Amino acid sequence: MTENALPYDALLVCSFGGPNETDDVIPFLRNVTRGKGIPEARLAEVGEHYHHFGGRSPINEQNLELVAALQAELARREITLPVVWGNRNWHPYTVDTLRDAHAFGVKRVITLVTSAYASYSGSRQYREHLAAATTELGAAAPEIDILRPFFNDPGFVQANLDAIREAGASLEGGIAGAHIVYVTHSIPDTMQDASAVTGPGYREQHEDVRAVIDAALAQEAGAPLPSSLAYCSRSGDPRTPWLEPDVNDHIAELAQAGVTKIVIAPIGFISDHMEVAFDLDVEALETAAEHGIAAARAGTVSVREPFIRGLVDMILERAARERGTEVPVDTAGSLGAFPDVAPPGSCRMRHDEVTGIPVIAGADD
Ligand SMILES: CC1=C(CCC(=O)O)c2cc3nc(cc4[nH]c(cc5[nH]c(cc1n2)c(C)c5CCC(=O)O)c(CCC(=O)O)c4C)C(CCC(=O)O)=C3C
Ligand SMILES: [Fe+2]
Repeated sequence: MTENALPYDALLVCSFGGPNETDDVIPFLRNVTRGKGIPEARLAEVGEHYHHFGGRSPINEQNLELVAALQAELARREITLPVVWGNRNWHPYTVDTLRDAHAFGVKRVITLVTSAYASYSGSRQYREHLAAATTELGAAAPEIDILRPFFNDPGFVQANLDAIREAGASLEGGIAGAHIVYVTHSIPDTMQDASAVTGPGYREQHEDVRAVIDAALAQEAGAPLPSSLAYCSRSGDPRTPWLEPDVNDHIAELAQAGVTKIVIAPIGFISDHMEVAFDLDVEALETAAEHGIAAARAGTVSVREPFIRGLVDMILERAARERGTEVPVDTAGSLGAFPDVAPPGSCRMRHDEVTGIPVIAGADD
């Protein structure tokens, strides 16, 4: 059977966006933090992270590489599906991309949101964003669907496992004796609770990925490796509880407990954007060095072959379901596939919050 992506006539890669040069940094940060109550001091601090890299986030180039890799995989499989790219917080903005796509005749879009795990920040906020873009465009908007969260896609998990194995091999004596520190973006406890209302929560999604990778590593090593899940990049009011432990505190605790080598595995991120490039490669690696721990940072899934192949498989499966064909869905771990359409009330900012902000590809509140 030849593969095809109908009823979709374009793939939208929808991402966060980031500054390209010094003058972009403050306007970008204002876009990101509008209405979020993030203290000025935190903004200045995060601005410094960007200035440390010449005012430029690596995220835009990484998204262009992702687009190119998806195009290449689609072409290899002889599937006609143009790939376009739009962001929430910086150029090219999603609304502009969608307007152009529609002008070129695109009627129905499948969207890949570049966050693997479901939470307000990684999913509902994108659904709100896409609904707002659709409203703004009116009759000039294509119909938009969104791919389900892909954290437990076997390709994503495999690509993370490969990267961790490679990082482990780069340590003196190899991965044997290393502690695996899985890392993801921290979120407020209230956002965590809200993520768990209609299905497994943000933390539980990561714990499931960790369990699968731990099991694979244990099988290869002949014995389990110790591991843990830690968090980076917390912001907001310091009095507000966010998911812990912070990766730096955790590394210090591991040193106290006698750990001498670690692999830092950023399973929460798909590319080496600022959270990885600064919060892990500058801060966390420095913390490890200060405590005499040998550390290797595993790569993100980036454009690794199993990841890209898995994404294209997911897109074709979704397209088939939209055509009315039941197709088998393969997932890693114990949680199963998330629904194509997010259930009512899923992934709010807080579990007690009903904002009435419209969303697409999810039932409205
Ligand atoms: C879960 C999650 C992901 C998903 C993981 C993923 O998709 O990879 C993610 C991605 C990203 N977050 C990013 C940047 C920022 N996030 C901020 C703020 C926040 N993030 C949060 C959570 C997440 N964020 C939260 C709960 C806040 C607090 C305010 C709010 O509720 O929104 C702020 C404001 C300053 C600060 O507070 O740090 C910035 C600048 C970039 C771009 C990086 C680059 O430029 O390379 C990316 C990909
Ligand atoms: Fe963020």
